[in-house]
Amino acid sequence: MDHDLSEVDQEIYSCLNLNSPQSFFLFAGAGTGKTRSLVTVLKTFQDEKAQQLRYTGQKVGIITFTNAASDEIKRRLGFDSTFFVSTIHSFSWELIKSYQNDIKEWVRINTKKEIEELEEKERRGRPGSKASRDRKRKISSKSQRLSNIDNIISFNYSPTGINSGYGALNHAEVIKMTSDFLINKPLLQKIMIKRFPILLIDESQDTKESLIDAFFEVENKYNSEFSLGLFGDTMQRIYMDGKPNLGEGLPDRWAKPQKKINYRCPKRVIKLTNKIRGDQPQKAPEKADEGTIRLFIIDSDKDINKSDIESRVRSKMGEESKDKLWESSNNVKVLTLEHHMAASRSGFINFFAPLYNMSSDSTPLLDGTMRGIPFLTNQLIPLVNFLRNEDDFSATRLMKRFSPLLEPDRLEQSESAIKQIEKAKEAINEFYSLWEESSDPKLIDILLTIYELNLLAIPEVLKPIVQRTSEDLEVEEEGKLRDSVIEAWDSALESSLSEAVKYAEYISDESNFDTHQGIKGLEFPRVLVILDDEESRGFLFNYEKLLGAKEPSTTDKRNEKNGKETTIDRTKRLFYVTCSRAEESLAVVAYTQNVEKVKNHAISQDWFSENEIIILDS
Ligand SMILES: Nc1ncnc2c1ncn2[C@@H]1O[C@H](COP(=O)(O)OP(=O)(O)OP(=O)(O)O)[C@@H](O)[C@H]1O
Repeated sequence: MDHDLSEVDQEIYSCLNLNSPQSFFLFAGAGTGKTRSLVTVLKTFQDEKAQQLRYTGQKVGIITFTNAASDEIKRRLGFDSTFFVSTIHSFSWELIKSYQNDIKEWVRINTKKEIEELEEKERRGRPGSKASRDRKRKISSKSQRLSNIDNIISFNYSPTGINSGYGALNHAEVIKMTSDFLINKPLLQKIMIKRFPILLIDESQDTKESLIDAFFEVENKYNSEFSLGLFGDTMQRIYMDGKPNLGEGLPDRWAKPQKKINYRCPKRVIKLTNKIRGDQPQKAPEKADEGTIRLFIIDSDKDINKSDIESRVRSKMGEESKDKLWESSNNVKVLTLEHHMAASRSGFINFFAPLYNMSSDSTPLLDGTMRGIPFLTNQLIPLVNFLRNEDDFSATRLMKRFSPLLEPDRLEQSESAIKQIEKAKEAINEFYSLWEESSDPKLIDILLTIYELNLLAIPEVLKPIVQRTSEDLEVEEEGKLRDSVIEAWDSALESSLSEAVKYAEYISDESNFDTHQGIKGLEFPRVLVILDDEESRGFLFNYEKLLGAKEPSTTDKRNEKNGKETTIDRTKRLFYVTCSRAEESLAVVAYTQNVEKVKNHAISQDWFSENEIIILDS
């Protein structure tokens, strides 16, 4: 099959020669078709060379940044098992999982080291402080893991975080272990290149530095048998653990194909993104549209209603771009800096914030695998929806699948199955009467009712809450026995069901909100980027500094002087990623304490012209 390879694709394809492989580095700006090249070249490989790999039981390894990106590539390659497409965590685990003894020793040494470091901090820290108490708890749980290590039969890892117990490895451990093993175990290096003679990494600017270094080391040693292909863009590095300046000092034997045309964005957006990045200017295809960009500036010191402002922005954008679709929120992708901001704008912050703050690893909450969440998203929310829509058939099917009242054993034991079914119906009616009292009941009231009626099985993590007696409540009021997970759920369950529904939409990508970091590789016709330092809690990014409203700090100045990365550099890259998602038109909304400075800066940087800037009053 002829896949009509472009010159660049041809250059990449010739690197994937199994008899004489060559490594390559394809780093180019947003929208230049890097991912498209990856898929096109792999499809050609599938037609022409995959058979050769199948004979030897080898595979092409393809590492993507997200599960969604993996799924998309798998789909486009027709789920062909010659291609092992996965995220870096799953790929790493695949490499090391059979080395159980080595894993055990690594965990033993690493846990000892972590305990020693914590103890050292404890010696230097202030006794009795919150940090010290947290440290002590960590030392105790790590010591427990250490003392149990010889009883662990097998270590396991789940990319969705649903494994638990002493043998469960977390994401960071798997990555760290893989880079250590790859550097120190020549046998693993050999096994990797035999299993995966070709390894391609998309978005490699954000792949953990230690792993990239390990892959480079393997490539250096085995370059006549192994092809390492890196796709990415240094300007789109948005996580702190990616390798800065990736690609500098690569050996001459690496191919370095170039891409300069941005096929995604309209001309005006390309002009803006070229100005933001300052290097490697991109061109638009001749027939590209002009497109519309606008900068809306809002004084954040005034008493403002942000959702009102943002709906005014959409309606103004509709006029300016002559595109009515801006007026309906479903047709606009709103990009906020943090999930926290998205939650507050989409109206599910009361449910989200306590669970988000509970742990430093937010992945399970964001992919819906956190304990307790699947119960809400797979059972409670669909059941209420079915009842609302009077869809008895689906409600009954869900009850049959999940309700203890309709368990087969119970139906057999009960004198009459019909009676038991009647009982379930009554329970459902009673449950649904909650909505007569309030149009949007609190989650805790819903759960208590479910528990009382035995309508659905309450998940373990929520049981301590619904099983509380009045005595337990008294103990808790005295402030004793707090547990961070229960405390977080206690607070989240005080919110209403509609908040949980909005959260469920957000994590299943049905919401029109996303974060600046979460949209790597994606594209949308109408993009609304929100720059708002007030609501962003991190110190890594600062839009006020990028937009000239705030002076760089002494640290920023020192870093700049020493050639180190500054907050402004990081924020600029994030700004570049967000703006370059727009396929038709782009609205940037800046909340600032200094409207005039932001306006002047945007003009002096040649990002926006005066007539593209709109100052919105409160
Ligand atoms: N040669 C081409 N002809 C027409 N359209 C193209 C071509 N290359 C890419 N595109 C389109 O341009 C858009 C951007 O492509 P792609 O996502 O592959 O770019 P990318 O370089 O991976 O972008 P980013 O770095 O922003 O993630 C997609 O809609 C893609 O279909």
